Amino acid sequence: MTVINPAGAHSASSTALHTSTSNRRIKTFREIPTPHQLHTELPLTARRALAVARDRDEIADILAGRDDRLLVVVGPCSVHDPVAALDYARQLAPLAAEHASRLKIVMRVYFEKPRTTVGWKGLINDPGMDQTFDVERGLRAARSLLLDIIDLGLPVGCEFLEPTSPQYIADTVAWGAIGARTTESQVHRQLASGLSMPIGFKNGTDGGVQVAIDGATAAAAEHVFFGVDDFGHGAVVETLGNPDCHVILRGGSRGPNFDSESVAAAADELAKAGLPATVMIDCSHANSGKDHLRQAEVAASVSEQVAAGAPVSGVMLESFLVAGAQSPDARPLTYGQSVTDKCMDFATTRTLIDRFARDSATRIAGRVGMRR
Ligand SMILES: O=C[C@H](O)[C@H](O)COP(=O)(O)O
Ligand SMILES: C=C(OP(=O)(O)O)C(=O)O
Repeated sequence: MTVINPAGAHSASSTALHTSTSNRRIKTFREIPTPHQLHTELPLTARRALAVARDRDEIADILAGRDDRLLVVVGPCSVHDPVAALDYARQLAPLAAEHASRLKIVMRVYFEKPRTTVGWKGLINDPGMDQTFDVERGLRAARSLLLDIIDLGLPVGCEFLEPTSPQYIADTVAWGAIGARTTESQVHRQLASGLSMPIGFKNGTDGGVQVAIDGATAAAAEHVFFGVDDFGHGAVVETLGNPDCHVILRGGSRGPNFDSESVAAAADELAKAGLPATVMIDCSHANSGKDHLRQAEVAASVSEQVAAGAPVSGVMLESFLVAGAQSPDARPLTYGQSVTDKCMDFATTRTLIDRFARDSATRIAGRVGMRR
């Protein structure tokens, strides 16, 4: 691995003499492969690209109301063990196929974790969860896993947190999120304006929904900003704008916002902003107080709203093989259990997905009846 010290000279170690006024607080720059190199090593292939393109179109149709199915983004809070994540995907894939006429199931495959203060920032940043920060290994592990999951027939959904990391993986992603801590960030809105898939903006951590509506509005516009191209060169990026952005209600410090009044209020505001008047509801995070048992109750209540015809185009569930969460420092780690927020186990998830499928079928039948 090449380490470049902040004074600009290549060195085998990170001990650098600070001889200038710049980079005084940078320990090292470590070179990593370019996006193009990683794409060449782990290609998407034409067959997978067709699947990603089809999935993105279907998701965009659901969000715009052209497809009556319910979008379900479900999976672990974070991926720390690609083997367990693939194991999870193998269990989810048959459910996705079984319910395909009523639900569009996307696996949540989150590699980048925004932290309230500090903490493990995800598989790409520190794949060993041991503060060795082998980002090159993390990027490779992330891309390999995404390709393996696509090969099971499942679309993947990621949060985009770093402005340059999407260049490495975004070609594989069918749906993306901008998180509550970054939804107001111009950098992330610009990023979303150039991403090729539908993007959900979470409401802010204080529960404010307008920042997410503003995020979706800003991302729909064209932007010009600083970035990095596929060959790792600094570049000015000019985007077309992303018309497939939407809002995710995740609750906030003032309480949950999955109830029908909050949903109706958000839909009204979206309509005023000229956006499709539907929301995705994140049943976890501040909607459940990060309690996986409460999350199942929230999901059941949201499913009832779906049956009643509420303007809910999608739901998000945090789910893994084993219920609850463990510390990322735990050794040995429990296989298939979250190292970030608490998740529901797979049996509970299956029950809820079956329920969402029933309630989505009820809503579809109602809409078909109304169109007659
Ligand atoms: O989804 C995960 C967490 O809610 C988010 O990354 C913030 O986590 P933290 O408050 O534990 O840092
Ligand atoms: C960090 C997440 O959510 P939020 O941005 O809503 O806190 C997440 O979905 O993993």
